[in-house]
Amino acid sequence: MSDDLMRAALAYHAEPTPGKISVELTKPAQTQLDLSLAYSPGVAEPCRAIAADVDNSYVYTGKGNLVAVISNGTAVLGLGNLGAPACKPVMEGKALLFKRFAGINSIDIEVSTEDAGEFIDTVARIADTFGGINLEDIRAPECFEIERALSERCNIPVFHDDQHGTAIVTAAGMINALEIQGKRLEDVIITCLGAGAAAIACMRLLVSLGARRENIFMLDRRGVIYAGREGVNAYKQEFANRTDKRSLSDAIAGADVFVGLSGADLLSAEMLLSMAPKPVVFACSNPDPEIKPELARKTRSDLVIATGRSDYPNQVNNVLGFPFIFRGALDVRASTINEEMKIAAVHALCALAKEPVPDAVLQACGEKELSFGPEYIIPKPMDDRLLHSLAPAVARAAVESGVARLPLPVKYAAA
Ligand SMILES: NC(=O)C1=CN([C@@H]2O[C@H](COP(=O)(O)OP(=O)(O)OC[C@H]3O[C@@H](n4cnc5c(N)ncnc54)[C@H](OP(=O)(O)O)[C@@H]3O)[C@@H](O)[C@H]2O)C=CC1
Ligand SMILES: CC(=O)C(=O)O
Ligand SMILES: [Mg+2]
Repeated sequence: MSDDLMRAALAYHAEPTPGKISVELTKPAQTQLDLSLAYSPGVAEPCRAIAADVDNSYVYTGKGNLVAVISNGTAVLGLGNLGAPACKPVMEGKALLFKRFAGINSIDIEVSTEDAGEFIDTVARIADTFGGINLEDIRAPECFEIERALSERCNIPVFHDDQHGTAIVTAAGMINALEIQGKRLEDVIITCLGAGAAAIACMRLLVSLGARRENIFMLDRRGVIYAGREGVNAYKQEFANRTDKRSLSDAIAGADVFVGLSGADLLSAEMLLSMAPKPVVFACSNPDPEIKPELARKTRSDLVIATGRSDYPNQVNNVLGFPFIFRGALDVRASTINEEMKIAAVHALCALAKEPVPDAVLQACGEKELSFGPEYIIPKPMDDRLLHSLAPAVARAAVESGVARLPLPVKYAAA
């Protein structure tokens, strides 16, 4: 990041009002009558109605359009364990994105504990306040147990964005990038650097879409995760491969695909050169990718490259998923976000990337032209068609898979 951008980022967060979100009123509160409705005595009536039937929370409070973004700050972007207070800007950022892109009210909650049990108890006790819970930047392997336990204890959708949001967007980008490179998911050799929340979920989803587990080589800080390696947790074990490869240099040689969900500058030009012809490189670590796109492009011209950042082409980032997925889920009051809903989001994203790009999107991105190809494999976050294609697809999948508690809204019937 340049010094100018760093200064601008601090000023953006500090001025004119510290932070990025605020609360607004949805009802008049000017007169004595307004207050007697909003507060005492009028407020007693909705309280009694909810005590009689808890579903009335959706009628008389903002619960149904309110998502909590909750973290303990143990895996803040690719910056590591910065702790709860330091992750607040990212969590406020996710809340901003919920509102900006999907009209969902969102509040960030930072929980100061690294203990999974304490975290689960804390979140479970406040869950009834919200229509959904978006878990964010919680490190593996604890994140898996946290999400499982909370999904069981809460009857609202609990979604770990770094797992599923990332996996959905990565899968959509990958399907399109491979099509452009003339390759099939079923055939490609994939090197995945990182074996945490995002990496495990991305590889699981790619496998469920057709990638072959034996073609995936996953690495953590200690190198390739191979069958028989000591000290490998159960989640990494799912991707333990029978192989003699041990280092990233070993694993990347001849690979068709690199997926980086690890840390900055870990993929060298030499490694990139050793990949198969027409490679796909997703260097998705934030804020700094596994290889800088400038270096990657200088090194070889036959690649499709994506990063997680807004300032390069092909932003493979969960911002393209979670706002719209929650919109669809909330609109049919889904009890969970299941595999059918995730796959529907993948296909909607793939399809939208092939549609002509409206002028408003070009203007927002400062581009003259964008069309499906190596520099445009996935829609831009500024594209308001994301809302109109992903949310209905997800809502419909929820209804069809039996997890919706409301029928498909009329506004989605034709979408
Ligand atoms: N573009 C996007 O939308 C998203 C990008 N990400 C990025 O993915 C990365 C991981 O996030 P997340 O999965 O949530 O975090 P986790 O803490 O759950 O996982 C981090 C993983 O990266 C591995 N890793 C870290 N440094 C290295 C290294 N030097 N060499 C090899 N492996 C390394 C860790 O290895 P070990 O297991 O040995 O500790 C671990 O497996 C971050 O950079 C984050 O910004 C995450 C979500 C969304
Ligand atoms: C984008 C995101 O969620 C991350 O890098 O953690
Ligand atoms: Mg994250």
